[in-house]
Amino acid sequence: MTRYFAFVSDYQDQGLSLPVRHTQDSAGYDMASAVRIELTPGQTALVPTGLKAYMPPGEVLLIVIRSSWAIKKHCVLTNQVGVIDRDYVDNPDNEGHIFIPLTNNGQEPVIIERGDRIAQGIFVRFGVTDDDVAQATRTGGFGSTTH
Ligand SMILES: O=c1ccn([C@H]2C[C@H](O)[C@@H](COP(=O)(O)OP(=O)(O)OP(=O)(O)O)O2)c(=O)[nH]1
Ligand SMILES: [Mg+2]
Repeated sequence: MTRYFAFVSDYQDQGLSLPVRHTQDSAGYDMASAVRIELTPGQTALVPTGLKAYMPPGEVLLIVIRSSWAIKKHCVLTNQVGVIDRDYVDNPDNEGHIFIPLTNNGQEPVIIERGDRIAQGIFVRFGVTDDDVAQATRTGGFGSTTH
């Protein structure tokens, strides 16, 4: 298999479910919070999913909010769209653990229950320039590339 989700070691055997699409033509794999979190108005949290993702060369996993969470709960992805690089998986820093930065833009506290599907992941192909020479390997996420 070349494109699949798995759990990072700290979240295996915890009764969490791997992301699935909910209809035969849905683009997104719904991704759930692995823990219970309360967000006060204006608060941001890095929501752990317990997940990592494998994908073929030339693909990226884009993370976007589920529109129901944006509309009903006034929550947004702090980074608008999450970019999960293929080389993030099994990196030495955190095994490629996917986090969802979530901000409560509403006026009321929001409770995210363990298992709440707050976002969705979409595998897409991307291009690189003809003169691209990137060769470095990834060591982590969230600012890990220093040059
Ligand atoms: O919503 C997100 C966004 C990113 N990541 C992880 C996966 C991604 O491969 C890595 C780096 O993301 P990005 O390139 O957006 O962050 P950066 O600030 O450029 O960090 P780096 O220098 O590590 O690339 O962080 C997440 O887990 N969730
Ligand atoms: Mg980056």
